[in-house]
Amino acid sequence: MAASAIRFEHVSKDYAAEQGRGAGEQAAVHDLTLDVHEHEVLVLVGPSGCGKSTTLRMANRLVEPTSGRILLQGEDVTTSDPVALRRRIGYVIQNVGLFPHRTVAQNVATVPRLLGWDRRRTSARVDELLDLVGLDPARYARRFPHELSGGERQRVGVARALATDPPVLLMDEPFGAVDPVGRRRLQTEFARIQRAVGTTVMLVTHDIDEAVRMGDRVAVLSTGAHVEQLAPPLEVVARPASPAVADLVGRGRMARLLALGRLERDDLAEVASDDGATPPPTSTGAGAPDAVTGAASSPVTLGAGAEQVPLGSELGDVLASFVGRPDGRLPVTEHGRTIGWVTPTSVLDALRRLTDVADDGPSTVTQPPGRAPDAEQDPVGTLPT
Ligand SMILES: Nc1ncnc2c1ncn2[C@@H]1O[C@H](COP(=O)(O)OP(=O)(O)OP(=O)(O)O)[C@@H](O)[C@H]1O
Repeated sequence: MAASAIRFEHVSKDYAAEQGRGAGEQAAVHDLTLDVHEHEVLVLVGPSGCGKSTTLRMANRLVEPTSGRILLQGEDVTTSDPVALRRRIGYVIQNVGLFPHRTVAQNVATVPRLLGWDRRRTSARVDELLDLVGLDPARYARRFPHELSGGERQRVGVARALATDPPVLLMDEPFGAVDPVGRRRLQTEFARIQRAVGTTVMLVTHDIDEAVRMGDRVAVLSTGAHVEQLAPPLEVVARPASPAVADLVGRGRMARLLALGRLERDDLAEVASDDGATPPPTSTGAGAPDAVTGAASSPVTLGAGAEQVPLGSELGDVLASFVGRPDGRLPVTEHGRTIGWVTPTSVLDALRRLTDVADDGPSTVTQPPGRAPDAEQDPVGTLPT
């Protein structure tokens, strides 16, 4: 069983009761038990007010639980010094909360400075982190936050949160303030960084697409931070565990399945013989000599007009390969060898496989491969205790 980086044990947060408004009001978080595994990206997703941010903020004691225990790498956070705790946990929020009168380099260096790192070590770390988040130190280190785009500010926020290599990173709607295109790029970038660094990430979003794109696992929450489903993204989209999850996944579910689902061996329309038979000619003449040069054309992989499809491809890409040749079939390759053929119907069969809930056993949905301050609230522990 995977080790826990953060563990919530029967955690509740009842603002109303604490404020003496008491009876009848639903607690923001009610009896939540949840594990965030080491090195995973766990995404909390759910409707507004369901308790996502409260849950996240209890992990670094920006909010104190009413009851229950929260363990950070086995240690009870409620007995830890909050300032020391926040220096061990990175925190990234929407609009980042960079210090406006400090340069990018000074912002990133906030926690190393507090920890008394010497100038040379700090400066080397700042350059390393700016490189990591795709900002050239020579161009960006001396700029002030108002001289950056929203996406660039968000990258600096991520760099600052990672400065001392914290074991855990909390992210609350981290890309919420960025336009959709920039947001998509940041998500991809961040996934790359998280894979490289291996930090455990707990990320809050209300955007199901962001959740399924970013998460190794997704926790769908409803009122009171009730866990409706906790599963890998494909499982959540393919097999919603409750009407609330189905509602959230709802519209656009097929598109998400096409993006998350992968072509598997079972989906092949025909399997090649053991000796790795050569593929039959396809409608576009794969591998045929070029009429002008006489050279064999190199096979195109994926996309409209593709001539072969690697096993494990996104179903959406496989489908796109058939655009313009609905009756065609394409060779499927594994390690460069043809192992069989697919047709458009194979993609439909794959979608049925993914959404088939008939079997009683645990789901066998295969996941895609490989896939990670607010100055006012002092999340990096800047203020004296
Ligand atoms: N400081 C507070 N005092 C009293 N009630 C609060 C406080 N903070 C949050 N709440 C209430 O707790 C509930 C959960 O809020 P929370 O911010 O955790 O939800 P959320 O799922 O993150 O919402 P959103 O997606 O809108 O940010 C809400 O009903 C909210 O009104």
